Amino acid sequence: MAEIGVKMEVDSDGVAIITISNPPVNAFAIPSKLLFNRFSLICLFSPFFSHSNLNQNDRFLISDFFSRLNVMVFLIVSLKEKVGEAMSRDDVKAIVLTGRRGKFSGGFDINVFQKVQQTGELSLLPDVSIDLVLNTIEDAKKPIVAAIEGLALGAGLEVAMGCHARIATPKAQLGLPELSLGIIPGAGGTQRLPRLLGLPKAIDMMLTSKPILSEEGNKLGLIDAIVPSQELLKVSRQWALDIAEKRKPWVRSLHSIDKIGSLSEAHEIIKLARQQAKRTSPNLPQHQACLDVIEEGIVQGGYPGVLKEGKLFNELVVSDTSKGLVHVFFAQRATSKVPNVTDIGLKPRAIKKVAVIGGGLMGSGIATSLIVNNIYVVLKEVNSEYLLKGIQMIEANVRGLVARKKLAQSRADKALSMIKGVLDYTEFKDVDMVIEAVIENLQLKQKIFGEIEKACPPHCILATNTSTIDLDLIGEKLRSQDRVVGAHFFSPAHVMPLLEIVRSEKTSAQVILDLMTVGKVIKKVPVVVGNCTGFAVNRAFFPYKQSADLLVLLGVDLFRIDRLINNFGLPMGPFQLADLTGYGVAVAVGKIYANAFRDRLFKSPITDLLIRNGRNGKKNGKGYYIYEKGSKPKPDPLVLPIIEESRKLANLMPQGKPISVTDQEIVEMVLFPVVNEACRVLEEGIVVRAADLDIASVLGMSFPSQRGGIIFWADLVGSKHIYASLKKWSEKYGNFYKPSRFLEERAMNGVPLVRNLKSILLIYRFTNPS
Ligand SMILES: C[C@H](O)CC(=O)SCCNC(=O)CCNC(=O)[C@H](O)C(C)(C)COP(=O)(O)OP(=O)(O)OC[C@H]1O[C@@H](n2cnc3c(N)ncnc32)[C@H](O)[C@@H]1OP(=O)(O)O
Repeated sequence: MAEIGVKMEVDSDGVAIITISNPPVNAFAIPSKLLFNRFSLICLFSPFFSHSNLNQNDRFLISDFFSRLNVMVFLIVSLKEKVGEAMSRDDVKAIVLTGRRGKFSGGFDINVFQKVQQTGELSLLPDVSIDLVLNTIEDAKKPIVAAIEGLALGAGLEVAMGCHARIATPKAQLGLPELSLGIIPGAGGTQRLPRLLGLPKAIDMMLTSKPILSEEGNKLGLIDAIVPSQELLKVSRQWALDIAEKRKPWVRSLHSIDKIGSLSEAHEIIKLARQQAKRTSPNLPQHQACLDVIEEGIVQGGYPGVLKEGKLFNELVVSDTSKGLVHVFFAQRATSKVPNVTDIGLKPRAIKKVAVIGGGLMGSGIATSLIVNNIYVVLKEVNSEYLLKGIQMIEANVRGLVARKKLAQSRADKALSMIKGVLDYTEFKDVDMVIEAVIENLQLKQKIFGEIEKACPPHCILATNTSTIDLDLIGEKLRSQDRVVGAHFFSPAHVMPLLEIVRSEKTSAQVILDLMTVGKVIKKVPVVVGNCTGFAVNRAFFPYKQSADLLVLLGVDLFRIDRLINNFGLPMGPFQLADLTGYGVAVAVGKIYANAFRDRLFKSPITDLLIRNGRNGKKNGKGYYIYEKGSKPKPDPLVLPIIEESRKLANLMPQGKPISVTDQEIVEMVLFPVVNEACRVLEEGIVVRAADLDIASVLGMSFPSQRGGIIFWADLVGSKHIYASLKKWSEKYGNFYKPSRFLEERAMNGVPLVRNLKSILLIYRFTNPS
């Protein structure tokens, strides 16, 4: 069978097996209408432009688009045609619908949403809900059974729920993750899932976007039977015949009501879910929309529910929230494609044993990540007291994972047996990688690297967890600089998902690939970045606290700043974050930034004054906030006199009076300097693509994913506005705000920050031939 398409085979028992194939996840794609949109035309004609005008990324995008074009032409139309053919053939009594290569379907093709968002053309969205799931499948005159292997997600599960029964293999994933893309299920899922599972579980699955396994689905009524993979088709075809011959019920789930309960119960469940969603997802419109649609279906009936679902789906798919989340979906996956590393035929080597140097907060977090993912760890400290503390921290981390149900007790026990504490380098003789995680001191790191180069085998990767120091300096005195790499974890390292892999010009591709592989094994998202002070994330965010300090010194209330940044979507504002990280760290890295970025540094007296007043943030319970066990941090009024003293020292308030700024200006004055520095990161090629910085900002700084990451958000705001604002502030408040050359150039040319100028010119030339 062709790799992409829908195939039908009819056997002598009268069952037609219809198989969807669209690797890698059998996503449902759309019909040929897409051929005629403007974007496609540009791509169609682009080969006529000289290829030398295109960079590697442009060429990849165009060839990728052409390869996807086939898929778009075939899949949904083809599926409808095959079901239609089966209905009209006299030799077909019943149908089994399945997916190829061990997967039912990963849902609707998310690329299509991106096209809709880029072009604004809602007409690109096919009518999967009524035309395919309702009319073609659920209302079919012959029974259709879904044979589910591997996964049925999004439209995959929705199509399966339109079928008259569902048979699955063990451990198949079943879910409606649409809310994580800023939309709601759009092919009847909001109506059929509550009718098959009951309201509480269905709401929980949709609002959390978390899949369940087929075993649970079977217990709850979503799945009719679980069978081994090799029996899936046999059992499914018999089930389909049994329905056709009335030995088993013919269930049209949109019409079922027995699991819904009374109207008043349903209202109560939905009311509670609304309140919870308001608390947990205040900035996400899709949560309330999903509950509205579910309620409509319960009050008015399944069909009106499906209609409302379609209407709200179309509104949400073009919302900024969905644009941001869809961007994050693809950007996250793109990070695993690194030119000249992942595309040159290298194979990752096995990393079985890792040495971690330093058992402090970072080292113990890194060690925890490794052992809970089956990698042996040797933890080295300078004396037994520190070593014991490190091991105890690791034990506490593991206990915490068990308490939060992230790790089974049996796996926790095994993990703890995989760590060995040491005080010298003897055990380093057979390690595959070392991760140094000592304090940010160049001389110390250089000394350690000199020692480990001698103690470790020649294949061993020499990684540092520095967050700021130039890699070339750390490895300066080594013979094998190709093995030196940055493995920058974010605190707490066993929780935060980002791993910045820092490469110097000398780091070998093999070493980068190996570390990327380790990153995936320990369930991090590895993002490969270039070498500079602060690398990608800390570098881009180095002005973040400075701009907040500057605003405070201009007279703005610090707690107002934190509140607004929190409302914007970050989990906490810059001052609460400073409390959490500790002021000592801020002072140490502040010096490093001061050396590297002298021209654009804002030196605030606030942190030094706080330290002089015996404050060190959450660590000693005295920061901008009061920390009491069991309650949320509360603003500490005692910090205000220190702020007043800082204001006097800085003497920045015009005529000694606080400046007057709107809420929006405050958010912009804190975040535009970050965008400005991020532009320099792009210009210097520290990241392979702008989207990598987006993912790094989302996973490393908890920048709100619904805003798509720092660059994606900046492009939504517009480079012109950001440039004009920074320019205005730089004239008033100094060089800290001075727009970077990259930002200025983009703003002047009206070009988004994300785009490569050459590809923009290409599209511009085609769409404006004159
Ligand atoms: C109308 C409907 O209600 C709307 C919808 O159906 S919206 C879609 C709902 N479905 C989803 O959200 C599922 C999204 N996919 C996933 O969660 C995961 O990809 C998965 C669990 C299916 C597989 O995970 P995993 O094996 O780790 O592979 P992963 O790297 O994520 O994906 C493999 C490739 O498939 C692509 N892919 C996965 N699901 C896709 C989808 N629904 N559409 C388009 N591409 C998809 C990924 O982009 C990736 O492409 P790449 O190799 O070019 O980077």
